Amino acid sequence: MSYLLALDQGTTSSRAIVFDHHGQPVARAQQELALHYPHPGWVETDARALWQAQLAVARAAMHGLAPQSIKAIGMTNQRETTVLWERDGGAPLANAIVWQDRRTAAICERLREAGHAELITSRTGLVIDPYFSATKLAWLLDHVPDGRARAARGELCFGTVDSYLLFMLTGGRLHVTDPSNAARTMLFNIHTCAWDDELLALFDIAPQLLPEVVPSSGVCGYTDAALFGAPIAIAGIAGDQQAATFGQACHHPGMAKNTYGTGCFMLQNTGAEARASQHRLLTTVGWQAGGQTTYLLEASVFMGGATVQWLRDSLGIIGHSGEVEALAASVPDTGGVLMVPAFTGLGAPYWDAGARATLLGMTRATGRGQIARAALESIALQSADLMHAMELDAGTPLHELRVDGGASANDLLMQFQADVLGVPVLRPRVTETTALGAAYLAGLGCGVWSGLDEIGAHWKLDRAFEPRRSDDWRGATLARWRRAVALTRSWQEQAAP
Ligand SMILES: Nc1ncnc2c1ncn2[C@@H]1O[C@H](COP(=O)(O)OP(=O)(O)O)[C@@H](O)[C@H]1O
Ligand SMILES: O=P(O)(O)OC[C@H](O)CO
Repeated sequence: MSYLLALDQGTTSSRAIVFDHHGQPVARAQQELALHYPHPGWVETDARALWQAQLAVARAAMHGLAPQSIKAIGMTNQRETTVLWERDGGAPLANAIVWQDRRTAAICERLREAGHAELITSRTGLVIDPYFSATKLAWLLDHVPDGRARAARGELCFGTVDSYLLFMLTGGRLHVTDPSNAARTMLFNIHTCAWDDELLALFDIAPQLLPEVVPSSGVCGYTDAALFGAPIAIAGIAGDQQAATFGQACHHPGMAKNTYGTGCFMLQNTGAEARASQHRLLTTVGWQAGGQTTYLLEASVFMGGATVQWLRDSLGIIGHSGEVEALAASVPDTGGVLMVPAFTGLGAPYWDAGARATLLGMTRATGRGQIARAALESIALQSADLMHAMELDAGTPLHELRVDGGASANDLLMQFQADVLGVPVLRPRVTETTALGAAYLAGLGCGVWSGLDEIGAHWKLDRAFEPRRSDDWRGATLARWRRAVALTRSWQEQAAP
């Protein structure tokens, strides 16, 4: 029997899952990761710790399996998070700047004022926002000693998390990324699938810093023999949201999924067309496989399951994330409380780095239960905004939504999601679809599966959540939500003395 090993480097944990050739998980290991918040709006992580955790979980998941039985590795990762490291030896020069980090909001504002929005969006499919890597990399190069000069001399490497982990996995022999990750840097032309010289010049990025872009599926290298006892082929790479779309078998135009991880990420397949959004969504590369590039429309928000972490870590009203469902179910409704979780600004379709979170409508009767319930509802309400923007762009309604990610385990949240969307929400049996997508890309890349039809047949339903509320209820609920969102807009600028 031969297996595929998926390495899934999420924002809050490193995971490794071994899949068999039916796409079933047979072994897994996971380690939580620490995030650092050195200043308001900053979010950092230690790239070296990511590597150590990823290596540890890979070894743990492979325990008892010979390295020769692992046909290939598929890598998937939190995207945009920016790592700068020494080409010689791989030591990171600073903490990685996490995708949620807002420190480059002023740089983004200057780019907008200078009239670069059209150039950036038409080449990259992105909107100007601190979310993406380019301004984070520019910030790092300006803050590490001699950054730009050392970059020009070829002494440094830039990459998203996939690049850094692949560099370390191959003992520094491979400095690569794939188009789905490159598409999130704001330096990559999604139409030509190449780094864009004009954008590199705009951000003053030396091309020597950049990884080589290789297909998402296909053998691109081998792990250092010392790590697992024998070299293992690396045959799949994709950003986690694109990998989840692939793992959810959304292989055909029109199919969509929503992942409830740290953030929420809704992606719809648009086939070979890089469709420009009219509603401030992102156009992104899904994957490059078999010589074909598949594009996706993406709607993302920064606070999904992270809202639940805030209840746990900052308010302390739950001990672990799974407890939120019972707490929210301990009250019949929110009692009029509404949360807008703009803790790190608002993502799609608002793109407002200055928005800040709020809890509205509290009374003396408000307690932990109502706040927990409002937090869960806010995750679904944000996703409703995403779906509506996506439907407007597509010109056709979505008839169902496939879901996955840590918070999709929450039945109360999934039922509210179906109620507020008015379409069935479908949860598959394997909700580790991110890792599964990476395994599929790797397996396709080394001949384990014949093609998309074979993979698509693996998808099995766990539970369908049917909408139970009326159109009137939905309309009123969404109108109230949008009124609350409007109150949070640009709060940071307004609040500044
Ligand atoms: N039962 C639950 N209800 C709501 N949120 C949950 C539940 N279980 C986990 N979460 C949230 O899901 C997130 C973890 O999901 P995961 O897919 O592992 O995220 P990531 O890949 O971003 O690290 C955390 O933010 C956690 O708070
Ligand atoms: O860590 P996740 O799974 O929430 O994903 C993070 C995204 O890739 C950020 O764009």
